[in-house]
Amino acid sequence: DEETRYVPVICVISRCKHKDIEAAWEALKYAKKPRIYIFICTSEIHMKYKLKKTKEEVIEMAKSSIRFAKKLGFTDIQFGCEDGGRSEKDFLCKIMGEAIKEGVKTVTLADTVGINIPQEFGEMVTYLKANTPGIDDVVVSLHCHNDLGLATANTIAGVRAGARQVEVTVNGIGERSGNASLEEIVMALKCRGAYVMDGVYTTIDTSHIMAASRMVQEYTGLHVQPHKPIVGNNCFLHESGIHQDGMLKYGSTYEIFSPEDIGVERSESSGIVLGKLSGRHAVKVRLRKLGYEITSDEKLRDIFSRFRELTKQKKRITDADLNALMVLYGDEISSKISEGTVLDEPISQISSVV
Ligand SMILES: CC(=O)SCCNC(=O)CCNC(=O)[C@H](O)C(C)(C)COP(=O)(O)OP(=O)(O)OC[C@H]1O[C@@H](n2cnc3c(N)ncnc32)[C@H](O)[C@@H]1OP(=O)(O)O
Ligand SMILES: CSCCC(=O)C(=O)O
Repeated sequence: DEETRYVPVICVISRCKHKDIEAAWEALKYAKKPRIYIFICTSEIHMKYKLKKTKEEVIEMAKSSIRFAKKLGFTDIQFGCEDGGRSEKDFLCKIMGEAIKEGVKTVTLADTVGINIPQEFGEMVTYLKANTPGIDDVVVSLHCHNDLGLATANTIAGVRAGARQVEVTVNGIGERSGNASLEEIVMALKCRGAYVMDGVYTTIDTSHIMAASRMVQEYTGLHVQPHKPIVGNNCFLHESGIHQDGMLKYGSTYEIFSPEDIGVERSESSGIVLGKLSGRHAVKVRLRKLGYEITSDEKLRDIFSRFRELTKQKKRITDADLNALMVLYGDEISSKISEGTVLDEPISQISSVV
């Protein structure tokens, strides 16, 4: 980056095969900060059925590959244990220790099949850190898949146990159910790092998160569900009356970070979506924004019961619906138009990315 002088590490993943390592070197030899990420599987099931190798052979493949990478010119080498989550802990310590002896700077524990649960995964990291020779001199990295929906939780558990690199993807895209999502981890660190993770933080500018997410959705055609944490369309919408009331009274009652934190402008309706779950308070406030001041409780009760009737016919009640409802109720709408009141807005959703 010309402005900040930041130089990213460009990393190529490689099997323990000379032709892969050579291809990685060809691809990276002119990079300013090249890294190779050599991996091999370490679980019984993968070693026996996929690789058809013994433990000793696997260790030897790892060592000779690291040596070969160094010979080609790599100085920044990462070593990863594929299916680490189903591997014997002591074997992980042994192979990682051997890799560290060969000069790798980063070691990865991968829950390749997304089978671990957070406490278990955190304990594995603790065990590796306590029992792997030389591990204090390298960075422990994590690579979690989401088959049980636990990729983010496992990654956070690993960070709490001392890992300091995370392998994540924008929107959590990845093989099968995907990987730990970048935006979830980054925002978890931002919101809780100082309190429950020994002050761990990232230097990522979170205001680019939504734009990055949208870009990846567009390019990959993989669109996130509305309730996807952090970047889903519903993340800053409030549909239930009790929540709406709280939000109208104080913005942080039901939001742990603001849309602006991830680069989104708050919608004109402040995320309040009117529908059958709304209560009196939200309806009254919206009407006030439209220019209708409801002063008596009786009038509000009356209007609210008409509003409720309308929600039986329509899921979302728009400003146009509210205006129509007020016309039917007897108010004069033409004066509102001349006053320039906003009459309608699109169905509430995150309005724009800044
Ligand atoms: C951990 C991960 O899976 S990260 C994701 C890796 N990326 C991809 O798989 C996507 C891109 N993949 C490809 O282009 C191809 O699969 C290639 C180029 C990597 C390999 O292609 P091919 O040589 O045709 O092999 P194929 O993919 O069918 O099978 C994989 C072979 O690699 C072996 N292998 C798998 N992991 C390793 C490893 N870490 N080290 C050494 N060999 C390995 C398998 O045992 C199998 O070997 P075999 O042919 O002796 O049975
Ligand atoms: C540590 S192996 C490489 C990471 C990976 O792609 C996986 O295990 O799923």
